[in-house]
Amino acid sequence: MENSKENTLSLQNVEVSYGESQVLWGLDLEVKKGTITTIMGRNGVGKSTTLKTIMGLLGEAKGSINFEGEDINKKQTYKRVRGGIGYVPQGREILPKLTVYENLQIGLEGNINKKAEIPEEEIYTMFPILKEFRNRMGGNLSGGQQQQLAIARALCGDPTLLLLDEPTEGIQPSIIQEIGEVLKMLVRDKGMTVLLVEQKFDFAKYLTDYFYILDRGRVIKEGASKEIDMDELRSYLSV
Ligand SMILES: Nc1ncnc2c1ncn2[C@@H]1O[C@H](COP(=O)(O)OP(=O)(O)OP(=O)(O)O)[C@@H](O)[C@H]1O
Repeated sequence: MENSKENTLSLQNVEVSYGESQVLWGLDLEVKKGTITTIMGRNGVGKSTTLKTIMGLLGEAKGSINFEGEDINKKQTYKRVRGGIGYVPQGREILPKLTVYENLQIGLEGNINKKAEIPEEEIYTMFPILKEFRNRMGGNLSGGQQQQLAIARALCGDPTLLLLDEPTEGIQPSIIQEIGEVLKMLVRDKGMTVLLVEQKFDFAKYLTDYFYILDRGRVIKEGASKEIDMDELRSYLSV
């Protein structure tokens, strides 16, 4: 497979194990610039492992990981972040004893343009609640507010590619919708590329340009939103 220029991210034949237990089995995945690509699949098929592998959190993987024309497989996580990959982990990982503002400052550490200031106005336009709670402890925010903070924190790094691991998990519908609008805006107005791991089918369908369905560490189905059979896709997800 050739790496085409329109692909921001390309994984080829990626294999990952936790100790003796192999989780990704020759995974191929491509993410086109300026699109939202979504990985779906049942619990435990390797979705989070895929995102962690892209971030380098599990060390070097077998196979190749190419980002914006460069092999990043051997790079440390912070270099991948500084290179333009933002990551919103499952469970959000907000620092509870730091304020909203201080949590955002952590995101600034990874800024690819070495920006010294949080783009507060931009962030608060996207997530007005964070302005109101600017000096509140992260731990005192609701799950949905923490999720917005986690996305905002990743955006402080000015990423060109944003990875999100189940951003709707355990969050109320009104905030899910706000998050969806922000992701759409980031792609439409800022040319960002998004790789999403998602379990909520309707949310995914609303946002996604291209789907990958994983099963036991392999892609079992893929296709553009416009072309893929949604009933078939749904059938892969139901238990
Ligand atoms: N740190 C770890 N050590 C050992 N095994 C792990 C570890 N993390 C995940 N696994 C196992 O690897 C497999 C894939 O896990 P992963 O979290 O990538 O799946 P997932 O598709 O994201 O699932 P979920 O939807 O439940 O988050 C599972 O069998 C899981 O138990």
